Amino acid sequence: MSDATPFLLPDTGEPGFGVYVHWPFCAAKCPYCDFNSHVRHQPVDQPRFVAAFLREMETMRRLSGPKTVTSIFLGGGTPSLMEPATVSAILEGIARQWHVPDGIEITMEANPSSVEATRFRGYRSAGVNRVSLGVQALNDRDLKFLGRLHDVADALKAIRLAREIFPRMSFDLIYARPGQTVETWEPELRQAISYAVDHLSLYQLTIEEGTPFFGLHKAGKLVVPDGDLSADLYEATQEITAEAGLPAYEVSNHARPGAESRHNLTYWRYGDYAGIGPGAHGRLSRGREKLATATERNPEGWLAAVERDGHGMVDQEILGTDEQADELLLMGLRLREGVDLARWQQLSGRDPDPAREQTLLEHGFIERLGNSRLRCTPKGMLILDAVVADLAC
Ligand SMILES: C[S@@+](CC[C@H](N)C(=O)[O-])C[C@H]1O[C@@H](n2cnc3c(N)ncnc32)[C@H](O)[C@@H]1O
Ligand SMILES: C[S@@+](CC[C@H](N)C(=O)[O-])C[C@H]1O[C@@H](n2cnc3c(N)ncnc32)[C@H](O)[C@@H]1O
Ligand code: SF4
Repeated sequence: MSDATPFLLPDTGEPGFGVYVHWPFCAAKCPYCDFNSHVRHQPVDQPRFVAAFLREMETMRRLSGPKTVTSIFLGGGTPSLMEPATVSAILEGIARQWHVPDGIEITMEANPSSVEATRFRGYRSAGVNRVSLGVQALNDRDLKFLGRLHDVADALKAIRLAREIFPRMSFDLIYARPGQTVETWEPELRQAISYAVDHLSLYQLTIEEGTPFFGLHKAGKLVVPDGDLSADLYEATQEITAEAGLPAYEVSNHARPGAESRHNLTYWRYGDYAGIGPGAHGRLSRGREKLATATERNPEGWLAAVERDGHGMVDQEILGTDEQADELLLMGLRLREGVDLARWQQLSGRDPDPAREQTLLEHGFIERLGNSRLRCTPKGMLILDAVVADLAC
C-alpha cells in the first residue's frame, strides 16, 4: 500500500465487505459520548493490543471465510492516539487474513487535538487514504461546552493538514446544541462547507443515557432544541448542503456524488463486516443465516479474553431471514438510494403490507423508485423509526 496506490475504486453499488477495528481510548471523555471509549492515565501497551487485534482477526477470518475487502475503518475512541507503526501493523494484519485490493477506502478517525503533522504523514504512509476528523463545532464557546480539548484554530489546522496529506477527508459536526437556532447554525454550516472537500457528517446532538449530559438534561440544566426546532434545523441543513453540492446520502452523512463513504455504505446496504477490537460489532453471512458478533467492551477484559481464547466475543447471535429482513429495512431506509425491495422480499418471503405502504405513500413519508426500490422522503426521515416499524410488521 504505497502513496502511488490509485484511489478510489468506483462504487459498484454492491454491499461489499468491510473490516472495522476499534481503538477504545481517548485523551478525555466527552460529556455527551456513549461510544466505547475510555481514558487511561498509564501509557497503553500498543504492541500488546496489536498482537491481540491480529489474533482476533484470525478468528474472524475463520468465521467469514475468504473475502475481498472493500473498505477498512479504524474507529474509536480516538484512533489517532495510535502510533503510525500500530496502524501499519493492523493494516498488514488485515491483508494477511483477507484479500485487500489496491485502492480501497481506508479511513481513520482523528481528533483535531491529538493531531500532529508527523503522525498524519505516518498514517498516510501506513496506507490510510481517508481521514474523518471530529471537529464537532466551529465556535470556541460550543467546543468548550462539548468538553472538547481542541479549539477552532486547532480544528482548522487539522483540516488544512488532512486536506494536504490524505486523498479524502471528512469531518463531523454536532448540531442542535442548546441555544442553537437556524440563524446561528446557518453561518457555521456554510463555513464548514467552505472547508469541506467532498464529505461531511452532521449529527444532531443526542442525549445518551448514562452520560453527564443525560444527568444535566434530566435536572433541567441542559435544554436541547425541541422537536419543531430540531426539524427546522434538520431541514435547513438538508437544503443548504444540497445547494452546495453536498447532498445527504444518509440521514446524517453528506457527500458529493461518488464521494460517499464506502464503509458506511456497507453498513447501510447491509453488507458483511468483521468487527475487531473491544466493543466492535460485526455481521458475517453463513448461507441463509447471518452471524451477529459483539466483543467485550472493556479494553483490558477484551485483551485478556483474546489472549486466552483467541477472540473477545461475548455475543454471537444467528440472525434468521426475518431478522435480517428487519435489519435490511432499518439500515436501507436511512439511505437516499433506499432499500432494494427484491432483497427484502427474498429475506422476508413477502411484499410490504399494501395497506400500510399505501398509507405511508399517501402521507408522503416514503416513495417508490421504479418497482425495485423503496425510500424515505425527507419528511419520512424525520420519523424514520416509526416508518420502519410500520413497514416491518
Ligand atoms: C465515536 S466518535 C469518534 C471520533 C473522535 N473520537 C472524535 O470525537 O473526534 C464519532 C462521532 O460521533 C459523534 N457523536 C458522538 N456522540 C454523539 C452524541 N451524543 N450526539 C451526536 N453525535 C455524537 C461525534 O460527531 C463524533 O465525531
Ligand atoms: C459515528 S461514525 C462516524 C463516521 C464518520 N462520520 C465518517 O464518515 O467516516 C463512527 C463511529 O461508530 C462506531 N462504529 C462504527 N462501526 C462500528 C463497529 N463495527 N463496531 C463498533 N462500533 C462501530 C465507532 O465508535 C466509530 O467511531
Ligand atoms: S466523542 Fe470522540 S473523543 Fe469524545 S469521548 Fe467520544 S470517542 Fe472520545
